[in-house]
Formats: sequence, C-alpha cells, structure tokens
Amino acid sequence: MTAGAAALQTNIRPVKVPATFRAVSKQYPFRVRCAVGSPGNKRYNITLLPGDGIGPEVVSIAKNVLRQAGSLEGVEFSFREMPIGGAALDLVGVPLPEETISAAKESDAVLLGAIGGYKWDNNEKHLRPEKGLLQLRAALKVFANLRPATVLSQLVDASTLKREVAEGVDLMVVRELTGGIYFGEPRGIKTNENGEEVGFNTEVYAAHEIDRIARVAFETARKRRGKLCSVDKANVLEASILWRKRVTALASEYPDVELSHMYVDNAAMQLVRDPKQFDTIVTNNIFGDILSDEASMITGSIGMLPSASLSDSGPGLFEPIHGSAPDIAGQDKANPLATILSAAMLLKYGLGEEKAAKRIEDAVLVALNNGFRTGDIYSAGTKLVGCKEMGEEVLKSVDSQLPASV
Ligand SMILES: NC(=O)C1=CN([C@@H]2O[C@H](COP(=O)(O)OP(=O)(O)OC[C@H]3O[C@@H](n4cnc5c(N)ncnc54)[C@H](O)[C@@H]3O)[C@@H](O)[C@H]2O)C=CC1
Ligand SMILES: CC(C)CC(=O)C(=O)O
Ligand SMILES: [Mg+2]
Repeated sequence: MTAGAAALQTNIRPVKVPATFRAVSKQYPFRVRCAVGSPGNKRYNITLLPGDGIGPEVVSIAKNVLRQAGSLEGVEFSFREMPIGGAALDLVGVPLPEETISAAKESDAVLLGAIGGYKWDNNEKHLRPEKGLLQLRAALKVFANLRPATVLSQLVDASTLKREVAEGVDLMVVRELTGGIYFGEPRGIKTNENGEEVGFNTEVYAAHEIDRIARVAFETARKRRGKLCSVDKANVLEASILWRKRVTALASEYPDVELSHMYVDNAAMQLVRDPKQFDTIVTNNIFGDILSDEASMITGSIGMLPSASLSDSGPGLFEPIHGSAPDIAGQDKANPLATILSAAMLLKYGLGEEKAAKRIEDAVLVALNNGFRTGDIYSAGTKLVGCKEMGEEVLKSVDSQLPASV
C-alpha cells in the first residue's frame, strides 16, 4: 500500500455495499440507481466529498438533511467521506486520489461541497484543486450538468434585479460538462519565436458530444415549458458552428420543442434584461459555467443554486454551483441551501427517490417562509442566521407535514 493509500485508509469507514440494479428513470433520459428491497429497507451508498473552504460546512448540513428525509421515506444511507481538492493535496499530495475515484464510482451517488482556495492558487496546474474536480467529472463521465435557477417568491427582494423582472423566473441551464475548452488539447503556456510567453487552450467538440447533450436538453425542455435556447458563439468559433448545426439537425426529432439560437454575449445581456423569456438553455462547458453564475444572482444568491451532473450509466455527481468561498469560510456565514437542494437533486435525479426529494424542497421553503435568511439572501424584516442555524431550521422542517406554500 502506498503512503497515500495508507493515509486515506484512516478516513475510510467500511460500508456494506448493497446489490443495486439500474432502471430507466421516468423523469429524465438517464438511468437512476435503485436499491434492491422493499420500500422499508432501501439502502444507498453515498460518497461525500466535502472539499475545501465552505465545502465541509455545507456538506455536513446537507448530509443530515439527506439522512432525515430518507429515513422518513424508508430510505437509509451509508456515507463514506473522501478527500478531494486542496484537502486531498494536503493529505496525500494529489487533488484526486485513486481511492476517491474508486469510492465515487462504487457508490450510488456523490455529493460534493466545493474545492479550491488561496493556499493552492499558485500550485502547478496539475496540482491545483480545480484539476481534481475536472478529473472527477471526467472519471464519472458526467457530461450533462443540470443547473436550475428559480426565483422563489420568498426571495424576490433578495434578487439584484427589479421585482417585475425577477418574479416568476424559472429556467434550467443544461451545461455540457466533460468537453470543450476545459478539457481540450493542445493547451499550455510556451515561449514563441519572439521569446514571448503564449498561453493557449482549445475549444473542441465532437459531433457525438454535442448530440448527447442536445438530446438531454430537448428532453428536459419537453418536460418543462417546451422552449429550448441553444447558446453559442457561432458567428466566430468553428466549434460553435458545428454545435449549432448538430442541435438544429436534432430539432426535427422533437417537434413539440421550440428551438431558438442565441449568441452568448447577447444571452448574457438577455438574462438580466428579461430572464423570463428563457425556459431551458443548452450550452457548452465554459458558457454554461459563466451563465449559470449570472443566473444565480437573479434568484438572490449563488448560495441558492444546486446542480446535478449525470452520465448515461454510472453514479451522478451533485454539487452546489458555487465555489469554496474562501472569503467567508470557517465563519458560519455560508448559505447551505444550494447544497441542501443538491441533495434533493441527488434523491430525485440520482436515485429516483422523489418523495424524499420533495420533503427537502418543501423543508427549504418552510424555513424561508419562517423568515430565516443567511447574509447573502437577507432583506429587511427577515431573521439573519448563520449556516448552522439555517441547516437546523431546514432539518426541523423536514419532519413537518405542513404543505409549503410556494
Ligand atoms: N465547483 C467548485 O468546487 C468550484 C470551485 N471554485 C473555486 O472556489 C474558489 C473561490 O472562487 P470564487 O471565484 O471566489 O467563487 P465562489 O463561488 O467561491 O465565491 C464567489 C462569491 O460568492 C460568495 N458565495 C459563494 N458561495 C456562497 C454561499 N454558499 N453562501 C454565501 N455566499 C457564497 C463568496 O463568498 C464570494 O463572495 C476558487 O479556488 C475557485 O477555483 C469556483 C467555482 C466552482
Ligand atoms: C472550478 C471549476 C473547475 C469549474 C466551475 O467553476 C464550475 O463548475 O462551476
Ligand atoms: Mg463555476
């Protein structure tokens, strides 16, 4: 055993691996992981990757909420915590240890906090926390990243946009997650013939990568309001020209979905001008990363937005869209709702446990209805609480049988 593996062993708790089978989800064009057994004894293995900064704070809360919601619906979890990002670099010298990849692959779903921080910002490229997250997404083949942005009526005043612009926004960004410029080769920094340093990356998409994310997006739009906007930069980039061509070609298979195209610069502007025009947005890795952060502010805060990253077979990866927020880490200021809602997406999209997912979604609404707000979503007349107290309020509400008024 390597020194790294030995160090990791101390962190690994043995778990009982249940027999699992896969069933086609009725909800989405993905396979969900299903535990074998009667509704009374369902059991799933969840890999927890707290990561860095506020990651451990929000994941520990989401874990408790997940366990409680599950237990009320006859679902049990075995949690296995593994290192990733800066935490893994400090522990074993790499941002994504083999043991973490294996644990993630063997589990039924993965819940991640966030990675990164000032301490590792000057590390060599392959020893940066962000590299670990990209490697994990590639290892799990989670090409489809669903990032819903919904303005809750309770939080309209937390939006930076005017009430009439923000109220009622409900959109879904379908982001391609394992291709494009974040992964494309060649990449690097070299010295050119003039002795000057040159940094370069490659935006590259194969037809099959575009087709599979487009299909997810068409299916998603079909189950929502039937409108799909494909965002690209086809007026400049060849990768976008192919993107637009492939998405357009698939549209004939989805006659019930209204397809439109928009350049990304216009999309960034339209999102704050009139976000209600959007239902489902499909876009590449980098544009989806940027536009979803922008969309989060319409909802009040980046601390509100969850995500589901799905493959067409193995376990899904569920994480808030925010980063490790080193500026507020360790201060009990983080909003845990994005991670709690990611746990709800884990139940719904990863395991097909819709009732438990609904319990969590309702509990978040009840906590907000009761006036609790972390600093990022605070407005006059509401109760300012820290990360832990917000988590406790959601946990209390999970038990509540009261229907949440949206
Ligand atoms: N998926 C991941 O793990 C991601 C990791 N990162 C990494 O995180 C580190 C910080 O990156 P930033 O660009 O600052 O982005 P960030 O998302 O961590 O923070 C941006 C701003 O939003 C605030 N914020 C974020 N999450 C919040 C929450 N739950 N509650 C309240 N406020 C919250 C932060 O305090 C900060 O002011 C970097 O190392 C970056 O590479 C960034 C984005 C995604
Ligand atoms: C930290 C990066 C790897 C990606 C990112 O910002 C994101 O996925 O939202
Ligand atoms: Mg991002």
